Amino acid sequence: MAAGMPIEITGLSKRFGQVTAVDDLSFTVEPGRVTGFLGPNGAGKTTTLRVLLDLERATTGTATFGGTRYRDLPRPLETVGASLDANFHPGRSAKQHLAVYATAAGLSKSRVPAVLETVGLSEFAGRRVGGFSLGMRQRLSLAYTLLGDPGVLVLDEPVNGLDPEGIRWIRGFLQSLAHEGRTVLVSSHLLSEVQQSVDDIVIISRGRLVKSGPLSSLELEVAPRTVVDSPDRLRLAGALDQAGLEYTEDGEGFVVDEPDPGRVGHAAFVAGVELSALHRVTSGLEDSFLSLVGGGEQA
Ligand SMILES: Nc1ncnc2c1ncn2[C@@H]1O[C@H](COP(=O)(O)OP(=O)(O)OP(=O)(O)O)[C@@H](O)[C@H]1O
Repeated sequence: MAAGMPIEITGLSKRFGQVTAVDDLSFTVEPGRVTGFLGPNGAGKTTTLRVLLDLERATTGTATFGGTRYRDLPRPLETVGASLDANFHPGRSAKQHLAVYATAAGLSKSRVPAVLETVGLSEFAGRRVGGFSLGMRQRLSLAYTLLGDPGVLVLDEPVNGLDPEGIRWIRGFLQSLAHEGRTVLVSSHLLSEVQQSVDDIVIISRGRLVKSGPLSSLELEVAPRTVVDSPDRLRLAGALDQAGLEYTEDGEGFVVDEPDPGRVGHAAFVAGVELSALHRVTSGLEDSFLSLVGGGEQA
């Protein structure tokens, strides 16, 4: 296996005519970890990956593997495995696809059985791909990326369309690749799809970096709030107003922009209002993600 090396994106911009698909983007992806490359549809993920893999020219900036551009890598297919643009011929078997690709790419065909085994397709090796489910096609795409035994994997939406068993499988698969010291970059437009699989996140929106770091850092993005309720909501609202606390009303009661339930309870106590609920709420990862990217698609 080739050594894992960092992916370094520095001041990268890509314009298509009037459209700025990627806008002064910088981030680093470390070896030995699985990194989720996240953003809504149209955020610029695929364009970034295409520039990284030399399928598009950057307008400005650089995208490298340990300081070397893809086109300057001495043995690119044994350094980087990428799952962009996999096309399958329905009449060919999984084994034939991999053998044809290995020959065309100058890689040894001897790894074909091993990569089929790794992605769990050994028993379907001789079957025509035309009859494959989406999940099996995803596994075959992953098999391609492993043929050169690369230290870096760049996977575009590998979880898209997988069933829960496929998602469980890919989680273990990605983690085992990272534990071997490989650099694993996985794009997705849904945090929920990859949040069990990734160690780090890079979030982009409208071509710009919104956040990068450990997945756990996302939890701190949206400040905790307090939920409070009373049999007499009208008086509770008055008590909150009196204390100068901001709130919104929902099915559970009032959601107060105050992390300390003690302060909210005190406001109710001072006004003599009985409470039926009082607790702190932290938002989930998905809420943090949506609040960072603005919640919508940008295509
Ligand atoms: N070849 C192209 N010519 C013109 N505009 C393009 C081209 N490729 C991408 N774009 C535009 O660049 C923006 C970013 O697209 P990109 O495909 O990189 O986003 P994405 O985050 O990968 O989204 P998706 O998950 O939907 O593929 C979009 O507005 C898209 O329409």
